[in-house]
Amino acid sequence: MEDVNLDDTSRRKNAVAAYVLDNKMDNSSKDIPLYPTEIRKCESICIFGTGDFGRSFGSKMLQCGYNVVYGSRNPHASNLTPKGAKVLSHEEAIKESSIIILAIHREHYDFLEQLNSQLEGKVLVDVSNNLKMNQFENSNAEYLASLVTGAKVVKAFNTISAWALQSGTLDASRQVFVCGNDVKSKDVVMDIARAIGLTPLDQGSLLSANEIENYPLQLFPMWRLPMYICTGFTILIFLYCALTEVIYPFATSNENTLYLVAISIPNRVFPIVSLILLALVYLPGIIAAFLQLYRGTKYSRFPDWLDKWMLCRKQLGLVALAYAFLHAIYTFVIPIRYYVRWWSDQYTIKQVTTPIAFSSHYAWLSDSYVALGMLGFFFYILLGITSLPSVSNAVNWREFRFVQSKLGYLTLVLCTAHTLVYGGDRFIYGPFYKWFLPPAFVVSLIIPCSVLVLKFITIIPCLDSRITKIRQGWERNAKS
Ligand SMILES: Cc1cc2nc3c(=O)[nH]c(=O)nc-3n(C[C@H](O)[C@H](O)[C@H](O)COP(=O)(O)OP(=O)(O)OC[C@H]3O[C@@H](n4cnc5c(N)ncnc54)[C@H](O)[C@@H]3O)c2cc1C
Ligand SMILES: NC(=O)C1=CN([C@@H]2O[C@H](COP(=O)(O)OP(=O)(O)OC[C@H]3O[C@@H](n4cnc5c(N)ncnc54)[C@H](OP(=O)(O)O)[C@@H]3O)[C@@H](O)[C@H]2O)C=CC1
Ligand code: HEM
Ligand SMILES: [Fe+3]
Repeated sequence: MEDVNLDDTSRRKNAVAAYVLDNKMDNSSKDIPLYPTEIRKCESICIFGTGDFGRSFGSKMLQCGYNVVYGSRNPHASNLTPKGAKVLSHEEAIKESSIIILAIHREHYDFLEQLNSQLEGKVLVDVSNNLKMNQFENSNAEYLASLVTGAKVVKAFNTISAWALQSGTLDASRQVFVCGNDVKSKDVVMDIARAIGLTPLDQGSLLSANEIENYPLQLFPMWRLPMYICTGFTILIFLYCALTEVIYPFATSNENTLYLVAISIPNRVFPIVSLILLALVYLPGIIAAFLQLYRGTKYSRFPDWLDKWMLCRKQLGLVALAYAFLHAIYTFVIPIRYYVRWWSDQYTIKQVTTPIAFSSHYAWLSDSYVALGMLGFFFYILLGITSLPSVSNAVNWREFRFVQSKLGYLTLVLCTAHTLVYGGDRFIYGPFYKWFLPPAFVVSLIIPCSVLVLKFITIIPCLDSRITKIRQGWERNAKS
């Protein structure tokens, strides 16, 4: 009976029953294995190819209690195979197991055609990768299935490196993407993945093999867009600050302030870009809300650009946090800088000759903007901590959303307030406007303030209730 739709426990019961039948045991005997791993221990796994991957995978399987038999072109030559594993010719090795792991490169698959009849009904696991994306017209797994038509081809383990298997450093690549046209064969392979401590993710039919084979060839796919945005803003803001802080004094009063490029200007660029990126993390959620309001439903797809933006908010947020860290470090070194000490000495001397009365207004301004910065930074770090997989896996989605969305907006409010108060009366103080250009911090406030205003509009009760209804599935033109 196909146990395709059974849950794990019943599948396990079936596996035990099958074991009892196969081994002609009576039901009462005590050594019926309680758990299919016992059954699996009697299973042999056949591995074609005694190369890097074949050997690492084989030794891992042996550690997990499987019998391992290799199929090799030169069974007597391969002395590097793990102890306890048998090495036979391909023909003999096939007889020993119903599961064959193909640790061979695609360009060597052709010999399998002669083994077609022996491979009939066997589970053939394709672990291969290519050197570049979409290297061949069809995926290696589909090519294999066309060569060995009788076997049940499953794609798996290609994202696991031989080194990680050998050294046990599986952290980075614990996920195993599995696909195949035969559900039971996929289940068997996913069980093997679990047995060696990996996390199998069912990706459906063999049609997904191409995507799975491309996966290990991508380089930080989710980080690319955030890095481009961050680099773009960094260059823009740097040039803006260089124009107003270095070129302007040089052009107007022949003053050389190039030294500002070392710390002063970076300590404008980092916080400003961080603030803008933080705002860009929350902007797509608002655009989504207005789109859902306008469409009167949540069931139509977002435009691709918005979907992409939504999906890379985590990376955008983490880059913004990194810049905020740099700003904090650059800020803490301000007092030890010669340029700052020189100015404060001048200020002290001036105090002697023309004392300036203490101003509680400025005391208020300077302490409050620094305090707001530190509070903003505190919540920023909290957001970063909750995005660590070990932490985000430990909270439920409501807790996660509370931190990421609610506290996320609080972070944005605090950091924007920090910049507004830092600006203080600089907003209206003429000398800060060089060539009529506003100071950089004014530029930095455009996106965050717009996001906060838009967010404020969406939480107005009449709109908020409408958005909530839509997100709970209400539709303006519900299909009757
Ligand atoms: C330091 C830092 C770390 C971060 N780490 C993470 C992280 O680990 N994971 C993460 O996801 N974000 C992370 N973010 C980004 C951000 O905090 C979250 O995405 C946050 O949930 C955004 O909240 P929001 O209210 O803008 O939108 P959301 O609460 O995500 O969405 C608002 C509404 O839009 C709709 N919506 C959202 N996404 C979709 C979608 N794809 N399709 C259809 N409707 C949708 C929903 O109806 C939702 O109610 C991080 C940000 C920072 C600064
Ligand atoms: N190395 C890794 O980290 C990873 C590798 N992979 C995939 O695993 C597969 C094997 O990779 P890897 O072990 O590194 O490669 P190797 O070149 O180290 O080993 C491949 C093995 O294939 C066998 N072989 C070579 N040529 C032929 C042939 N003409 N006919 C039959 N068998 C042949 C050989 O075994 P023998 O001499 O015993 O016959 C050889 O040892 C590849 O598809 C690769 O993409 C996937 C993920 C990670
Ligand atoms: C530890 C926390 C923080 C402290 C102590 C702090 C302190 C300061 C100080 C002293 C300045 C003035 C710098 C100067 O005049 O050279 C400043 C400016 C600024 N800070 Fe922060 N800050 C902190 C966190 C943040 C965070 C988290 C953000 C937002 C992402 C931020 C955004 C800004 C911005 C945009 C400016 C104006 C930059 C400029 O135009 O010169 N700060 N901060
Ligand atoms: Fe080879």
